[in-house]
Amino acid sequence: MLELSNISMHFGGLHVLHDVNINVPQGSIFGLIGPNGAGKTTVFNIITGLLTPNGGRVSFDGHGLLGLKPHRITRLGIARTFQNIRLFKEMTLLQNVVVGAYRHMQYGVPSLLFGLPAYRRQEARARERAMELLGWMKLDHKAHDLADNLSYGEQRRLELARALATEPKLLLLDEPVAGMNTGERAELMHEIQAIRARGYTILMIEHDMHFVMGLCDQIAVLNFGKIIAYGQPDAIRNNEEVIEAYLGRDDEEEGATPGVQA
Ligand SMILES: Nc1ncnc2c1ncn2[C@@H]1O[C@H](COP(=O)(O)OP(=O)(O)OP(=O)(O)O)[C@@H](O)[C@H]1O
Repeated sequence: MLELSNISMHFGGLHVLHDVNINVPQGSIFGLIGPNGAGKTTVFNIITGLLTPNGGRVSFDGHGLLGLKPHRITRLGIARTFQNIRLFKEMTLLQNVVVGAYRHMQYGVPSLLFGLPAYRRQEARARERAMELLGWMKLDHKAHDLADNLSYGEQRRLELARALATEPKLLLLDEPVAGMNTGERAELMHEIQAIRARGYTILMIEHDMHFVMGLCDQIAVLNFGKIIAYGQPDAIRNNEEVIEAYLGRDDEEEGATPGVQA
């Protein structure tokens, strides 16, 4: 469904991605992991059109993405959440999600200004869909609360509902459990499995190994801009190069733990 081929990227003299190849199959949950500064966010920024790589190709559902503006890429069916939560805190949960649905509403300025039936019908549909998505995220009972009043875990779930409102096929999640407590993490794992079961494809960046290993079908490990391992969680967990990248080169030290903890 999403294919990155030979992506390379540099910022001035800093070469941050070298020949990166990733293939995310439809219906899968794919994890992109690696130490801080490895280049993971840069990969997301390339997929979503915020950055243009210096070499390589990105294709999604048969469309080449390079050179397309971010809103065109959203329209093709790719949605994203961010490492730092970006919600409209002074708006209700429902309003936050309806904002995500606007790209599907096709009405002209006159209908907007004069409140014509076509506009009212589309808005009613968007609100209905938003309520459904809040239900998926177990937030429908708070639809009319302000986003500012939510707990951290709930804010992350609201972001997901808002991303889903753009009706994507592929969801990019940037550190979805960052800052969550154990209970919130377990709950989110469950929600993400439910989202996949509804037919969505998911690509996530995440540092929490328990979460990644428990959820992903396949994982790619980036280190200094290169893919050093690629495969199923078990193979990644026991990969020497991955263990070294995460634990440093002092694995002969007393007390060093073999394997990536999950
Ligand atoms: N716009 C930019 N200009 C210059 N350097 C950049 C830019 N964006 C990222 N970098 C550099 O590229 C490298 C990769 O950054 P990136 O944010 O992709 O890493 P990451 O794997 O997402 O890290 P983290 O886990 O800390 O978010 C880093 O060295 C970073 O400083």
